[in-house]
Amino acid sequence: MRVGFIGWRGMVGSVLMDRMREEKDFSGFEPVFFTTSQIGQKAPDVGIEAPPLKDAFSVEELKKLDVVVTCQGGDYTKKVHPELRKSGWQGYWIDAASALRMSDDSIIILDPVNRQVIDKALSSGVKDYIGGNCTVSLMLMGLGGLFDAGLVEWISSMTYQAASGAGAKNMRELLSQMGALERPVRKLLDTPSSAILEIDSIVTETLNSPDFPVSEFGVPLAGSLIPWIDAAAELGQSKEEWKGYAETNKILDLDPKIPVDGLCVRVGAMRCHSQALTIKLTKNAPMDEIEEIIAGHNQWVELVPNNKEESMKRLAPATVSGTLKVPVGRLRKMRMGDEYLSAFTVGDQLLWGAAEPLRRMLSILKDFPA
Ligand SMILES: NC(=O)C1=CN([C@@H]2O[C@H](COP(=O)(O)OP(=O)(O)OC[C@H]3O[C@@H](n4cnc5c(N)ncnc54)[C@H](OP(=O)(O)O)[C@@H]3O)[C@@H](O)[C@H]2O)C=CC1
Ligand SMILES: N[C@@H](CC(=O)OP(=O)(O)O)C(=O)O
Repeated sequence: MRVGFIGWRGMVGSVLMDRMREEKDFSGFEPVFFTTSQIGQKAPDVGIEAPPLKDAFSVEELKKLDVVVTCQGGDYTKKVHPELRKSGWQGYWIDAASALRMSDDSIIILDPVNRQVIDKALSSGVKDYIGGNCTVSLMLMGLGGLFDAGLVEWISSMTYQAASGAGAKNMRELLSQMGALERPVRKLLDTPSSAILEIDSIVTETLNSPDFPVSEFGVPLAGSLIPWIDAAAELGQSKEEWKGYAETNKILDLDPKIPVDGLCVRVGAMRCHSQALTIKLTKNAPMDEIEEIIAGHNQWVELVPNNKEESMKRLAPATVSGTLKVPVGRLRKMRMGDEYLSAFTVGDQLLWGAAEPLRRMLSILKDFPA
């Protein structure tokens, strides 16, 4: 099996490469690395020989592959995928970008949640396997058990999304903004007797200064938040909010569809998305049963008891960052009634939200009879 990697040196691609090295995935196939800008340069060290970097726009080279794994982005997918398919290529296309997600010919991959949907698609000859939106994937990794048990009538998700979801440059800008806020008040912070309102007034002035670094986000994120992610969609939703309904229902292949809606907000976390969820249950299930169902869904979910100490420690982007853990906590019935459940979950959006489902899909393909 010849597997081509495109976008491997970008942020999502680097996380994918790291995970594949860590899991010793580079075996049982021949890797070929591509680039849109560094043709002929050395391939990355993955423990086995690979030829120099090939042109990611060359349909002739791509046609020689059995599998394409791309983290290059939607523009690349929109340009190359149709050309490659038009050339008669019958290989598997595994993609992190959203471009093909809602296509009738694709499956959204999140195998701990929808392995049956993936297996059925493989048997029926589907060739395009696309990673889901990070927010949706992380919500389903946390609450997949409730969906499987038929306990979700509708779900509303209020998100706290990390800078990484907007890209590498945005992560850098968040840190630059933090530095720009701290610098002018450093001396005052070092003086315990200084007045907090003076510090606050300098910070507010800095946030609104034309010199404040906002070229990526457009507005301050550090010391602030952004209640809109991505373009506008229908019903006054942002596209990120629209994906909640569209992708959840496609991933789980639900009929009838389950309403999913909410508000997506960018906050100053680095790479973990968090979500506060209100779940309308289909019945008044007891809490111990709910906890068992959530915890038993997959090996990465961690149930966090609903107390202050453990919630603060374990339901935090700072704790979860760089891990595959998906803690779920703040679980309780709400004042609205016994069928209303509250939950809070956190997950690394570069792992389960981007690279990990692709890595796992490639492993599934390695075991799938040719
Ligand atoms: N960021 C995210 O959270 C998520 C992103 N995605 C999808 O993945 C796509 C890629 O995202 P992301 O990884 O953040 O994009 P990056 O901007 O980090 O990387 C994209 C490409 O930019 C090129 N590049 C140019 N300069 C550099 C450099 N200095 N370092 C590394 N790469 C460089 C590389 O291509 P080349 O080698 O060809 O020059 C690379 O593959 C997105 O467009 C999106 O579709 C999906 C889920 C989540
Ligand atoms: N839109 C997500 C990141 C992302 O890349 O999403 P998608 O894969 O659906 O385009 C965020 O900003 O947090």
